[in-house]
Amino acid sequence: MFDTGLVAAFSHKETPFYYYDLALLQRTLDQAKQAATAHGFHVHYALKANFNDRVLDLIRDAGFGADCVSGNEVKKAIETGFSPDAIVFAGVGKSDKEIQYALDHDIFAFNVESVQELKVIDGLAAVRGKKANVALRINPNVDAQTHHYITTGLNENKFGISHWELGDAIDTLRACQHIELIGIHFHIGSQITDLNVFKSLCVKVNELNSWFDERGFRLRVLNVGGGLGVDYHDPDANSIPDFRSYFQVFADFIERKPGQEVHFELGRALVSQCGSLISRVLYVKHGIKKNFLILDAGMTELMRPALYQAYHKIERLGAPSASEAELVHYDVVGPICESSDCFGKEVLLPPSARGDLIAIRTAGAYGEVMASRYNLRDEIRYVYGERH
Ligand SMILES: Cc1ncc(COP(=O)(O)O)c(C=O)c1O
Ligand SMILES: N[C@@H](CCCC[NH3+])C(=O)O
Repeated sequence: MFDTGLVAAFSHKETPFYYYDLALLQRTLDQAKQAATAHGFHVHYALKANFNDRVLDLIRDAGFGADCVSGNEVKKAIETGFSPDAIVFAGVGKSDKEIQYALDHDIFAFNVESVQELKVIDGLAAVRGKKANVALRINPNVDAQTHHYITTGLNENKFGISHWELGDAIDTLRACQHIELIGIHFHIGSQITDLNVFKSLCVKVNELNSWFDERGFRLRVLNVGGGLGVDYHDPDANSIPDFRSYFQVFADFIERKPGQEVHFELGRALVSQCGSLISRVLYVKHGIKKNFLILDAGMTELMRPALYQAYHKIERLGAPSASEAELVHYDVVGPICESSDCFGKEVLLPPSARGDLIAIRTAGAYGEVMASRYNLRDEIRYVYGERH
């Protein structure tokens, strides 16, 4: 990914910064779009993964809709030029102000996460003389087999409506004049790498689709959320996820009734591999039985390792190729006053020195968007590799 020209260009830049390879992003979007369109599927991009302006411009131009989790994300999607009728709004705690904003801009649908929220949307729509489209986010109790913190579809999770509340939900839907049920929505977790998990989800979707049908609700939309994982260990070999196999699972296992649409909300799979965090070695420290590479980037720029003990591949850029015997183990850490500010322990790298450039790969999703100013850090910068 980083040819010598690019590394030479980086060497003049102030670090740390996010580097986005827009050509790779474009190829990823093209493949995803093609694979989804082959089955007539609709994809809403989950803005929470990355709402960098240039990234969003490409995603909008590629014809994706937007999946938002806050009023500000809805606003960002609208300001970026996503069509309101391709914007969905999920979130377990939507405030009245956020709902009002979305109603005023006639978004496609609210993915509603509780019976109480249905009533609030109905009331706010009534004041405006509008009818809001809603999809019920249902917690299907399917184990995503991913990190505990990014599992969202188990009974113990706060997300969605549980099956024992569905009777109450349909009574509420029947009583409310200003909401219209258009579909059901699911999102069971993120960084899912075993496609069998999605087969289990399809079984639940089919059961619930029939359940609603039997009660006189003909659903237009089956929204299965996002969650497709990426390869953090080998980002060059697998720079584009296998979208064809992913969508094929849903094509094979979802039992669509006539006229029904299948919607997706991909985030990570679309933007992870195009982004890297580029940093410099500030200091090399030799501790007891340990070497530390202290970088000028930390958990404030990329929080995933500190938060989830997530693995990200770490590379030294521009290093002459070293034999295995020459490689050195380093704990690669940041400058923040937290011991969890560590990008990787015992990472094997060529011998490194102050000023060397380090790339932390697969950082395009949930990287820049989760950056913080803790320790009053500078705002994060970025550099774009242009489309070819
Ligand atoms: C409701 C919803 N949809 C979509 C996504 C995007 O997930 P991912 O980035 O794993 O595709 C998320 C985040 O996990 C989410 O909460
Ligand atoms: N922020 C998480 C994903 C959360 C997805 C949002 N529901 C990550 O970095 O993996």
